[in-house]
This record gives sequence, C-alpha cells and structure tokens, in this order.
Amino acid sequence: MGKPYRPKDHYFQKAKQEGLRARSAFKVDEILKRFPGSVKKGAAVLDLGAAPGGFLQILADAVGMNGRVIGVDIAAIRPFSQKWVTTAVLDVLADDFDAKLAALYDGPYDAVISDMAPKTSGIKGTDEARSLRLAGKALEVAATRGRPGATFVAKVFMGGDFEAFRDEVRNHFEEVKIVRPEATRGASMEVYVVGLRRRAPAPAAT
Ligand SMILES: C[S@@+](CC[C@H](N)C(=O)[O-])C[C@H]1O[C@@H](n2cnc3c(N)ncnc32)[C@H](O)[C@@H]1O
Repeated sequence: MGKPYRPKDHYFQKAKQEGLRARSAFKVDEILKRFPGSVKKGAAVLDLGAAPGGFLQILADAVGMNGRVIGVDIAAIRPFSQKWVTTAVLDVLADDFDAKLAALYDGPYDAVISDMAPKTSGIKGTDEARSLRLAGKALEVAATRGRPGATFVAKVFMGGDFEAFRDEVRNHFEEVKIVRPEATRGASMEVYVVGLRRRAPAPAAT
C-alpha cells in the first residue's frame, strides 16, 4: 500500500523552511541531480505549468544569471527578483500559444520541462487523457523549439496511452527514463518522463 496522503507532510514543511514556493521543487531538484548536465549553467529553460513557482526557483539557480528561464501557467505567478526569470499567464492548449510563447522568448531551448496537471475530475480515464494531452503539447514544444541535445521532462499520470507517449518521446530523444521522485505523494499515479539528448531533426527532403 502507498504512503497515506498527508497535506502537511515532511516535504511541505521542508519547503516552508527553505523558502520554496511549492513542495514540488524537490521533485525537479531530484531529477536534475539524477541526470547531471541535463540543465547546465547558462541554459535556456522553459517551464510549463509553472505556478506557483517551486520548479522555477530550482531552475533559476541551476541556470544562473547567464541563463534564461521562462515559466508559464494559466494561473498568475508571483514575479521573481532574478532578471533572467520571465513569467507569463498562458494556456498551452490555446490556439495562439505558440505565437505568444515565441513573443516571450524565441528559443531555442536547452530544456523543456512540464509539471502541468489537469484539474482532476475523479474519473481515472478522463484524468489520464487530460494529463497526456498536456504532456503531448509539452513534447510538441520540445520537438519544435528544443535545441538538438536538449532535455525534456514531463509529468504524466500513468495509465491509458502512457506507453504510446513514452514511445513518442523515444522518437525524439536518444534516451528515455521514467522517474518517480521521492517527494511524490504515496498514492499519486504521477511519474516524470525524462528525455535526454534531443535527436537532431531529419533534414527536410528536397
Ligand atoms: C502541479 S502544478 C505545478 C507546480 C509547479 N511546478 C511548481 O513547482 O510550483 C500544475 C500546474 O499546471 C497548470 N496547468 C494546467 N493546465 C494548464 C494549461 N493548459 N496551460 C498552462 N498551465 C496549465 C496548473 O494551473 C497548475 O499550476
């Protein structure tokens, strides 16, 4: 049986003590530590589903002042004091998302990271499908705006078409890993699909 869900658990308290905006900060911190070099100093990183900004705090430190971090969410994100962090209210599923993202920062990105999660309905199949739709959009952004060699990380609820999604990530990245960070709540079905070293796109046929 999984660990019981305790809203004010160890990671919640630890996040509070360390001045982190969300306990999820520990998840991205663990992922970056597991894959050294996945986000380097000076990198340009896109964080999708970034509110309230826990991931952004870790990513801002990881890239440093010569990097860029762009964080977007349908919810507003309290501004960051670090000048290399830009945030905006954007819906990744909106028709004008790509244009609005390009207006914020035209890339290319060294990493595209998504912690997006849908509002859950309680209906397993529906929630899995919604989660995969968000992760699929994140993959599309990584495949179009990621640099060759770039990193991809996306949260997905296990189940449904998860395996098809993982295979799709394999088409674009040399190595694919499935990670369930320590800070993930016991009962949660979420995992992170990590794509390492984006393959260079095939040259267009002439
Ligand atoms: C688990 S939270 C992210 C927490 C964040 N990584 C942090 O560390 O603070 C998931 C986020 O996904 C966002 N989200 C859901 N659907 C979205 C969409 N269509 N476009 C952008 N963000 C979305 C939600 O608003 C929510 O803030």
